[in-house]
Amino acid sequence: MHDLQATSIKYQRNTLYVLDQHQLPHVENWLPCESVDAMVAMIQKLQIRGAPLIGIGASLLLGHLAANGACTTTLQRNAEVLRAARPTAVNLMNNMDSMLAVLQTSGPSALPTEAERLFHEDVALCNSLANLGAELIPANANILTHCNTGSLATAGVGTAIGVINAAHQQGKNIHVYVDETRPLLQGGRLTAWEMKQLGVAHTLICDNMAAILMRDKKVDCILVGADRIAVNGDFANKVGTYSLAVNAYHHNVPFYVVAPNTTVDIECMSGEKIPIEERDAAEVRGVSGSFGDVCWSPNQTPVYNPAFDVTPAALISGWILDKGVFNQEQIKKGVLKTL
Ligand SMILES: CSC[C@@H](O)[C@@H](O)C(=O)COP(=O)(O)O
Repeated sequence: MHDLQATSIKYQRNTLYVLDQHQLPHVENWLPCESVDAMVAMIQKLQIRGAPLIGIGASLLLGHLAANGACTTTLQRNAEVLRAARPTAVNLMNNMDSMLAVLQTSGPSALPTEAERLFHEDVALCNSLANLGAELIPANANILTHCNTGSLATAGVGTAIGVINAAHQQGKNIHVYVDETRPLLQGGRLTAWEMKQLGVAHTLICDNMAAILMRDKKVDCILVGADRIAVNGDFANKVGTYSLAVNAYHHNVPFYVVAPNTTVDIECMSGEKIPIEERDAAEVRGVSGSFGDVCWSPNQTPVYNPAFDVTPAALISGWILDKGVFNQEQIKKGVLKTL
């Protein structure tokens, strides 16, 4: 397979490496990934994360295993195991289905090329949606975002952060409110790090501060990513997104979801059909990362920890995809089925 380099995944001299996002931003540690078990563990621990990137990571690993002699039966089994590593982000399933289809028609030798194609496709899709989305961002805008949707979550410039970066590059003098994104702090750790790298003016807030910023007219629009978009426009994203959408609707703040077409699930008719991952109680009882493990709750405190929530289409101002920006009318007419 050819060498590849993105912000948080790379392929060099026949080895796949993942930038350990669990340790960011204080430690930048590249982990080699040689096996399906290792990739599944990294996906589940969120060392590699973000809907597009987990699909790309799983595809590159399959391509690598095929390039190193794995047979069709093993690769089929591997793809099924990787496909089930996390349940909500449909990019993982879509990418594994592409790899399996190529395996079926052309055999193992075609998988490295397909994995590379998916990597380059994600870069191109991010560029396209970033440019389309930036047209919607007014000069001097205050943008609020949730979770992390940048180059750490994709092979390219990102989705919501891709739009933010494009608007910044166009000299629009934007400022970003970064939701810290409890419980795993993808905003406080990863988006804050990316904003700094990109040179975008930003302010970190706790998630529960977003409503007062909207009330005080300090937010011009909200941009978030997605892990799965249903055909009717409902979408799943990092838990807390729904709460932002309700607040945005109440305060009349434009609320956009930004994603590549690989995040659309054409088999899924509406949001209630999207499977939502529930995660370990320890993530809510405390926090862990490069700074160590902290538990501030009593040890056995009962916890509810859904990793994602579903935002209904009715609360969304626009769907920014690589093929265009769509409104409520177009979504109701079923445009997502035709992408
Ligand atoms: C371009 S990334 C879009 C989504 O995957 C992102 O917003 C998100 O919810 C990521 O969740 P995570 O649990 O960190 O993988």
